[in-house]
Amino acid sequence: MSAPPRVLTVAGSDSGGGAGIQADLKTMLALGTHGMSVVTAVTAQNSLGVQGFWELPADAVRAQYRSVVDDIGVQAVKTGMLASAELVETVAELIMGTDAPAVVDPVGVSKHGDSLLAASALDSVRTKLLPVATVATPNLDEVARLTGVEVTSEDDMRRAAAAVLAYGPKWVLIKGGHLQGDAVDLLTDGSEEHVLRAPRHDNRHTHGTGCTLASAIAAQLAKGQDVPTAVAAAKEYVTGAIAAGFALGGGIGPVDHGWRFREQ
Ligand SMILES: Nc1ncnc2c1ncn2[C@@H]1O[C@H](COP(=O)(O)OP(=O)(O)O)[C@@H](O)[C@H]1O
Ligand SMILES: Cc1ncc(COP(=O)(O)OP(=O)(O)O)c(N)n1
Repeated sequence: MSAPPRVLTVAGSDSGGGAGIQADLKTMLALGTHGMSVVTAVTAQNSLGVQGFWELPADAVRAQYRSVVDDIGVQAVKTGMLASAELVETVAELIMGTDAPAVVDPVGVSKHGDSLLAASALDSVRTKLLPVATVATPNLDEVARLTGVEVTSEDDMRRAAAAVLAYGPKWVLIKGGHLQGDAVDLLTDGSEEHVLRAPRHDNRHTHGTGCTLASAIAAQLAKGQDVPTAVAAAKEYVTGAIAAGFALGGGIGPVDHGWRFREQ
């Protein structure tokens, strides 16, 4: 039997299983790909927030990446929590030497407001990581921190997209999950524009939305889809996962990465 497409996530571990590496691997499996991981940090995390995190040394990140890429090979890479300027720069350098599309989710703060990226790393994200991205997927808080553009409308999203593209990613997907009304995201490469619109699900169990969307895009790219097709398929997947999100613990539960299996 032939191997499924191979996708690598470079991200932090979420002990609660809703976001980070755990969300990424579940998403990659659900979309028919073989997920692999480079752990950048370990968080103690649950439905109530992030109780602590421990960053791995840059050498450990580099060694994991080389182990996977040099033997198994990858058809797409996704990045998530990178914690520090040193890890951001290490990962950017590794991606630059890899012949595969890269989805960069510039994770800054968790849904509960816990910081997952040092403020001192923002400049490295702008000047080292965004330039090697095939698709960057900032949410509205991340866009504001990276570019200073505050988004409250679809038109603001266009201005924010232009500001992110100026750092060099091929495509940017501005995620409008934090706005009111329909869940509207804007995808552009500076010449084409795609507005992705889905009904907003009134479900508080949305832990892991951003990780899930970025991993789904990477999985679809690994299958050989072009960026607009991959993003549209990923949006459909995350929308279903949000609709099926379930309560766990005493706070915000996870989106359901396995919603398509449970439909049958
Ligand atoms: N309540 C919701 N209903 C439907 N889609 C949503 C909802 N919340 C977020 N989304 C979608 O989930 C994806 C992730 O967006 P967002 O939650 O903004 O990311 P992040 O987790 O990085 O903050 C986007 O496609 C966004 O439009
Ligand atoms: C380890 C880890 N990585 C990333 C996040 C943020 O994930 P996201 O998908 O943006 O989900 P929320 O935190 O917004 O629910 C995380 N929490 N942990």
